[in-house]
Amino acid sequence: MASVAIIMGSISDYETMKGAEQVLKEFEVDYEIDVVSAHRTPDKMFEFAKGAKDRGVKVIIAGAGGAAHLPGMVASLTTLPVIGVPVVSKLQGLDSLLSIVQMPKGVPVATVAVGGAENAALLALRMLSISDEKIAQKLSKYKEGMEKEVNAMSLKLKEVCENE
Ligand SMILES: Nc1c(C(=O)O)ncn1[C@@H]1O[C@H](COP(=O)(O)O)[C@@H](O)[C@H]1O
Repeated sequence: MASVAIIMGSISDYETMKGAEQVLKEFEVDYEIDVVSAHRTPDKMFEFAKGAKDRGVKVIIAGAGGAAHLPGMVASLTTLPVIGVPVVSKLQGLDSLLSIVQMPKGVPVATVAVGGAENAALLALRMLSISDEKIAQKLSKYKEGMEKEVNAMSLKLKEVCENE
């Protein structure tokens, strides 16, 4: 059963959205992934959003570019948390970002940075970790790994500066 659904407005978004897929694979969390467009396939979007909770989906990650209405429209059709990923567009993604982040009161979409698909997956994992200790532990390890990487950078920088 997929706990996370990753959807995107077009296959052209996959280059960005595969970042979320990779994180979920790394954490061994089941996910479903599909192209769903509010504009181009409104009936499919309706069916997807209305059926997600009953299928066992707990969090939805929705990526779209340009007039990026998909995350907000999906959020309007479900009570599941929706995380929006603004995809880079002809306007560098500013249009996507504003379309996703400026939701009216009552219909929240948690919006990550332009192209921030990895963070969308990490946020979804944090949501799941509230009731899943295994994921919580993996997130702690991930955090420790990041800290080690930054400490290594710190040592490396000292070395570089000393040798200049
Ligand atoms: N923003 C939306 C929606 C939607 O919000 O329903 N459906 C497609 N799109 C976006 O159109 C862009 C160009 O799509 P094409 O590359 O297929 O022309 C994509 O970034 C997609 O997310």
